[in-house]
Amino acid sequence: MLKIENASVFFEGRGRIVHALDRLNLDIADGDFVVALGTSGCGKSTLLNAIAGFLPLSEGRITLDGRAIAGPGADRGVVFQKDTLMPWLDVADNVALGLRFAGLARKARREKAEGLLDLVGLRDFGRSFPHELSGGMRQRVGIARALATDPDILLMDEPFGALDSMTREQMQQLLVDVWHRTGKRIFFITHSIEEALVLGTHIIVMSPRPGRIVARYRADFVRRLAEGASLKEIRLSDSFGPLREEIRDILHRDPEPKEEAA
Ligand SMILES: Nc1ncnc2c1ncn2[C@@H]1O[C@H](COP(=O)(O)OP(=O)(O)OP(=O)(O)O)[C@@H](O)[C@H]1O
Repeated sequence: MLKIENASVFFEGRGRIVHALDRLNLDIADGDFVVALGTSGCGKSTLLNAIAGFLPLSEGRITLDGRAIAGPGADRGVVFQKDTLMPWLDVADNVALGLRFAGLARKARREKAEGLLDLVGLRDFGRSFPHELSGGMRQRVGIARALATDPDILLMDEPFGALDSMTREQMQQLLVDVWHRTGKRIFFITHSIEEALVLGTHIIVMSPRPGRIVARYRADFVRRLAEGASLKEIRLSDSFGPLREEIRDILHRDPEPKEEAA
């Protein structure tokens, strides 16, 4: 279980304090796919960065299967919106980067990378270089790389935000397959209500100043997708529209925050 208990983060600067997270509680169990939704500035990335160990909490604690999180670790794989691939390494070496740091021999690294590239639909691209790939393909490499160290959870900060809508749908389907086949826990950030609904087993809606969870939902659309339903069938199913509108109403109740002047 990933347990977030009373997590608060305050940022101080230029004479003011931003309450980015306020006593937030969240459990992410094995197999959960938790999607965080919320307007800009509500603390989604702060929460993800705290789980990743990139940022310390001001108060509270986060534990992963009983271990306190005190910094980054190979037990958490991270994927960002902007790919962070090394341009001078080929795709397989990019995927295997974490394994190199873990001391695995080159042959074993390449083998593991090939298996992961197969999982994300890039079987024949191990020897290509990042600049030869499309944006969607680079995000696939990022997902394979995040999985390479066999992490206990995948943390994804708007990974499909920069992709065109067709590629985005393909990536959603791919991620559902990866989730279904690996059984990994996932924490995923998005601005898109539809994306949250099709992907999440759990959806949390956050609001800013201070950053809090204002609504929590469970959804089973992702399981139906994993079992072969199409995105179109999901979107047209009876319960999808009303839930989407309910969440939209909550988000509109909390309009985009204005940056306060210093
Ligand atoms: N390093 C920092 N120093 C000062 N303030 C920060 C810092 N990082 C984030 N903040 C502030 O904390 C609040 C939450 O930011 P965060 O990036 O977590 O929001 P978000 O929900 O991820 O937004 P977006 O959807 O735009 O990425 C914002 O008001 C932001 O300005």
